[in-house]
This record gives sequence, C-alpha cells and structure tokens, in this order.
Amino acid sequence: MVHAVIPFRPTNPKTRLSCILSQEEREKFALAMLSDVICTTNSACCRTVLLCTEDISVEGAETVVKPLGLNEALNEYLSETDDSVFIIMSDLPLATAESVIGMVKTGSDIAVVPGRGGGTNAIFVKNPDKFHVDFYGASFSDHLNICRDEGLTVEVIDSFRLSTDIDEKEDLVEIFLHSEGESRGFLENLGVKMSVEKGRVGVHRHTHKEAS
Ligand SMILES: Nc1nc2c(ncn2[C@@H]2O[C@H](COP(=O)(O)OP(=O)(O)OP(=O)(O)O)[C@@H](O)[C@H]2O)c(=O)[nH]1
Ligand SMILES: C[C@H](OP(=O)(O)O)C(=O)O
Repeated sequence: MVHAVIPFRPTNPKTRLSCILSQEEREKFALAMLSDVICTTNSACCRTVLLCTEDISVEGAETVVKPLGLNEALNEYLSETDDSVFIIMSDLPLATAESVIGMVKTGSDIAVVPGRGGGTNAIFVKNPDKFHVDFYGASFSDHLNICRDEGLTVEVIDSFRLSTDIDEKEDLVEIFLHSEGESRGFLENLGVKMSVEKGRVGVHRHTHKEAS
C-alpha cells in the first residue's frame, strides 16, 4: 500500500498568514487544513502517515515523530522504507482523492506537482531507493534535477487542486471558491469572508488585531 506521508510542524506554522491570523489561530488553521488533507489521502486508499516534529495525535493518520527539519525528516523516512511514498504538504486543502489517485497511477518513477513560485507541493516516489527530497528555494527544479541525475523518469502533474497551496492571505480566496472542508469552516467561524473590491476578489476580516 502507498504511504501518504504528510510532513507537519504544528508550532507557529504559516507565519505568512500572520497579517490575518494570530499564532493560536494559525495553529488551529494548520490542523484544519491537515485534517482536509488526511481525509483526501484516506479516500485515495493510502496508508496516511503524519511525519511530525512533535508527538501529536490526529484522527485518520498514524504519527511518526521526527524532531527534524522538513528535508531531514523526509529523507530519513525515505531511507527507512521499501514501499512507494506519496509526499503531500499539509497546506493543500483543495486536494481531492481523484487528484491523488491520478498521481499514484503514474507510469513514471516519480510524479511531481509544482507549487507556484518555484516550490513543490506533492511528490510520488515509486521506489524510495534512489530519490531524496530537496525542499525550499526553487525546489521544483531541484527535484527534476535529482531525477535526471539518478536516471529516474518523471511525470510533471498539471493539477490546479494540487498546485494550490495556502501560504499567503490572497491564497485563502481559493478555499472559499473551491473547498467545502474543515479549513473553510474554520475561516468562516472566525469571520473571514470573501470580498470583491474594485473588481478583485480577496478576503477580509474585521475583528483581527494585527499580530505583533
Ligand atoms: N517534519 C517537518 N515538517 C515541516 C517543517 N517545517 C514545515 N513543515 C511542513 O512542511 C509543509 C510546508 O511548509 P510551509 O509551507 O513552508 O509551511 P510553514 O513553515 O508552516 O509556513 P511559513 O511559516 O509561512 O513558511 C507543511 O506541511 C509544514 O507543516 C519541519 O521542520 N519539519
Ligand atoms: C517547502 C517549500 O514550500 P513553499 O514555501 O514554496 O510553499 C517548497 O515547496 O520547497
């Protein structure tokens, strides 16, 4: 069975959302997005593993604790398994089971989903022997280079849902437009709303004091 591995750092996450959410709210929002992703990977019949910096318990996933950075934790995990691994970030609440199944069915050794701005949102690794991750910076091209250097075939997946990660305030619009999950409910309960001003779609919140 494919392991869906979700790396997760629960403390002070999503700092790029500090302009609209306090630290406590960002921690709860990160958990809500994680819950949406777990629901998706379980619906795609993966064995879902939370690769977490701390020992937390989350419904629908088994927790593997590694108090390590993103790359170090994932590369240690890859070196410890012979099974196929589907790495998916926890900030992809638009992901659907269909989009995940489309990836894990690839005929290539690796399937990769770029994020906007040079990042990588998900990677399917058929055989973890020869692959390692290199996140941060222009990680999408770094991952293609690793495949080339190791002689691995790669499919680049064109998926709006998997390419849409939630990093910045402007990204929250996508949740209101395209998701019905927990993360959307969480934002609605906080009073975050979609708005259209001067023809541009955005989000606003009246109650929040800017986090210091
Ligand atoms: N295991 C592990 N996962 C991490 C670590 N840092 C981030 N992650 C996870 O990696 C994924 C992508 O993280 P980012 O988009 O950089 O999220 P972030 O660090 O919470 O956000 P910013 O503070 O806005 O950069 C998310 O699933 C995070 O929970 C880490 O040190 N270890
Ligand atoms: C981890 C990083 O995520 P971003 O900060 O680009 O969302 C990446 O994809 O390399």
